[in-house]
Amino acid sequence: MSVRVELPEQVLPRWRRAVLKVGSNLLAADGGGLTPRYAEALAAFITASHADGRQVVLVSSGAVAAGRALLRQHAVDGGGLAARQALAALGQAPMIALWQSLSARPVAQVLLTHDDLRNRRRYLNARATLRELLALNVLPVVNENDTVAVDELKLGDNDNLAAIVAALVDADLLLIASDVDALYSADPRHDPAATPISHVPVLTPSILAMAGGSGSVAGTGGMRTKLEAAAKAAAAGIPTALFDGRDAATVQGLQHDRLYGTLFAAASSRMQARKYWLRHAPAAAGRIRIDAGATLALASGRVSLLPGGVLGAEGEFHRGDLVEIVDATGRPVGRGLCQYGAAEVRRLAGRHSREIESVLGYSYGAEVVHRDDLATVSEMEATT
Ligand SMILES: Nc1ncnc2c1ncn2[C@@H]1O[C@H](COP(=O)(O)OP(=O)(O)O)[C@@H](O)[C@H]1O
Ligand SMILES: N[C@@H](CCC(=O)OP(=O)(O)O)C(=O)O
Repeated sequence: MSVRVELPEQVLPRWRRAVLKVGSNLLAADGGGLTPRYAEALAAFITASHADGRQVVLVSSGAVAAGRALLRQHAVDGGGLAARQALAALGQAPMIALWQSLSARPVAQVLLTHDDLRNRRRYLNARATLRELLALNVLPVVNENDTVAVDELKLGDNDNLAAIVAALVDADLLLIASDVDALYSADPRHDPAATPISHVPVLTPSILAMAGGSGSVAGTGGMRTKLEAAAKAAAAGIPTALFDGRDAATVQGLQHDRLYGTLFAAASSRMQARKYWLRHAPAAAGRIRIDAGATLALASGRVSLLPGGVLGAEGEFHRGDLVEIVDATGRPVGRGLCQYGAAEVRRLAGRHSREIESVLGYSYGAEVVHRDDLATVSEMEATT
């Protein structure tokens, strides 16, 4: 891009877990095959963050671009969905190999479709897998599963996928590395007078109207999908930082929490966003009755509901459903997303977490309701 204006230095919000989205243009520069040219500095940032005790989930594009470059000598109809899917299948492995060549830690490939993220059970399974990968100190590299996604199941762009993954893994920052250094007042390719915007406190309709489409063959969504992603993240309580992934000094600055780019503020804290959702989400599908000890423990707002404190379950709810939690007398204690279905909860009532596997023959984890998915009555009263 010819326009380059000095951006003010900003401080990144405090973060411990981030999702970093890297677009095709950074990995397949100039419309060619994959190149480590810009990926190297981004991988170094991930490594340094990890050394600082932080976790990064990478959402990487580049499969289609890599596939297209591999078949350059053959005629490929790159426009149709099936051709795009074939190119993605071809390029997925080289894209992962590129990141593996730049990372001392093992790299894990995670392919997701829109359907996986809409389906309650698969959403929870994807979340459990990503949490486990992070606990294993592996670098998860997420991409859309283009091969199986038909049009209506496609997210279509990795900007939105990255925002959903950020909420999925409970990240506290979304980082979007692109080939443009900021959001501009208009598409800088078409409007030389466009000016950069370094801070967006609220994504208003006039800000959304600034976005144009992608500037290249490799890129998909342009600024529009980046703003959609920032809006999704903001609603989940996660701020977004957009920056130029080609600029070594900018990428290096991130290691020291310095941002040269655009910072989109979160609409509320992650905790508030989650509690707000739990309070206002559609009525629970059932109730879990808990004993006095668990009622007292849950009131602290810091613990999960374990099977040992469960007295019983009413209604027919499934794994992932929102349930009411009530005390022995039926008084509301809170609401939360249940890791087990009603029949499973009834079988686990009063048992120790370590018995889950022997009782059910499998386990979705030690918690019946994880503390991240739980809002107590007093927390819900504190949200508007
Ligand atoms: N208002 C805007 N501000 C900045 N860039 C914009 C704007 N509108 C459109 N763009 C274009 O969006 C492009 C980045 O999106 P895209 O090509 O999809 O890249 P990526 O591969 O990083 O997702 C920029 O190169 C720029 O040409
Ligand atoms: N899943 C596709 C990427 C789609 C996409 O959003 O691309 P981009 O706009 O470059 O982030 C691929 O790996 O090629």
